[in-house]
Amino acid sequence: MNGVERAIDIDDLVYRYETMEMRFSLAVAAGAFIILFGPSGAGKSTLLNLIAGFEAPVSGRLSLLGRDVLGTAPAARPVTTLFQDHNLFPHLTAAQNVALGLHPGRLNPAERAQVAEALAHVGLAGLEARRPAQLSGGERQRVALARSLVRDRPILLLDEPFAALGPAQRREMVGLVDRLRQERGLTVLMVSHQLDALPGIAAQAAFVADGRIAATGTATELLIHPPLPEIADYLGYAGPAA
Ligand SMILES: Nc1ncnc2c1ncn2[C@@H]1O[C@H](COP(=O)(O)OP(=O)(O)OP(=O)(O)O)[C@@H](O)[C@H]1O
Repeated sequence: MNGVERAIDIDDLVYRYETMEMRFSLAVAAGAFIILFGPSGAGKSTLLNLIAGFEAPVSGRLSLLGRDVLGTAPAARPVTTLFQDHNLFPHLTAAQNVALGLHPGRLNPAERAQVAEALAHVGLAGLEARRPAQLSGGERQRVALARSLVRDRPILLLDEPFAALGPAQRREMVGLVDRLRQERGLTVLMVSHQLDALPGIAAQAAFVADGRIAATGTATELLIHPPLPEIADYLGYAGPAA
């Protein structure tokens, strides 16, 4: 993989909080869908926050699409983040919530078309005028996803966005994200505890433990034949891994 083909290149990125130290190295190819999994408190959200620029490392390198972004403000990074808590405004319609992904002002006709297209893309055509309370949990997450899409950033970070949904809806949403990845050429990094929701799409996975990327591989390799006892423990498999 050369520098241009890498969407995310993290080299010995050190983050400290009080006495705790995390140290990450990870390379993600452009267009990949990579799942981050691992025990609670291992540092998965911290890693996403470092990439997005919401947390600052003390040392190391972070390049996004071949460009060093460590001095770059979050809004100027080629990244958008979708959290479990979707933060929709309850008094605004689905379309108005999505529009906020563009800017808080009045939209011009081209921007209005962009909002409508994003809502249609996530399967919400016809529900543009609904407020969050008039939508299901899954539909609300679709609105939040549409808001991320209008930001039109090539790297999509997902922090357990579908954790509150049931297994079928979760699978549907992961499938939707994967379709959008293919259509728009996105690179997707998703933190998830619900590995049952992963269809065959998650080509890559990374196991995060104790502030480190402890293992990387295909999801199948890591989940079916865990290379570390810690992964087997996390998955709740009987007996230690070979
Ligand atoms: N800025 C901060 N403020 C408070 N705690 C922090 C901060 N940065 C990191 N931590 C601590 O770092 C540890 C890792 O947190 P993080 O949320 O990254 O883990 P996680 O793997 O995402 O966990 P979970 O699966 O439970 O969401 C936690 O113990 C957290 O309290």
